[in-house]
Amino acid sequence: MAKDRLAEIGRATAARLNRNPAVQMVAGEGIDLYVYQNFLTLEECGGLVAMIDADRKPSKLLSATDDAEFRTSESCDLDRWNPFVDGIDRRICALMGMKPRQGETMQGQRYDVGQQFKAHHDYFHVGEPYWSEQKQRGGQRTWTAMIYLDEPTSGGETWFSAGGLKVSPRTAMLLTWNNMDRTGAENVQALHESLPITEGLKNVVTKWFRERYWVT
Ligand SMILES: O=C(O)CCC(=O)C(=O)O
Ligand SMILES: [Fe+2]
Repeated sequence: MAKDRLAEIGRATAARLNRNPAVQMVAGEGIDLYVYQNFLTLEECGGLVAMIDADRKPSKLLSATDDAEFRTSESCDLDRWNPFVDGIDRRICALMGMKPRQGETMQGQRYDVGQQFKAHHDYFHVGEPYWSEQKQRGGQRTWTAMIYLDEPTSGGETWFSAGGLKVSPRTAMLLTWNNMDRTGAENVQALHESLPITEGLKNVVTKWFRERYWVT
């Protein structure tokens, strides 16, 4: 059953992260969330920022919304065949114990002053029209891994309003959480948003892992 597989992915990934001395568990309400400081070098962060800066376009959403302010950042897919990107990708997969083919292409995201990503879940809402296609393309999104590449002067926190956690961007810090709960069901507590930048810039990379192999 999909739910059992999702619960098992949650357990196995959490157990692996718990065993890693470089990883810290962050206590949230009803959400499994972890951080890893200095996951990348400053040079690697700078290299990714330069790639995002060169390729960024207005960010997209899977679901239609009337709210033009919902996701106002710019984003791009990072070239997964680029050896520099591939090396970082593999390190993220090894950390999480995920097979590279479970990972969607790494996405770069840049937020300027006033830009934000309002409250959402990273998992697919199975009642939405996009689900029948996404189901065939690797199924549900399980864990999200994100790396902050720089630090805005103010604003830009990742806020888990239901989980009671507000994470301030820290250069080179990886943040990862399970979008499923421990039974393998969609975890409503994993609701999160990127608060507007009030001063400075914020760049991140995000990877979403599917329950099965991802099909482009
Ligand atoms: O940029 C952030 O802090 C959050 C990004 C996010 O939620 C996403 O890309 O799904
Ligand atoms: Fe998200």
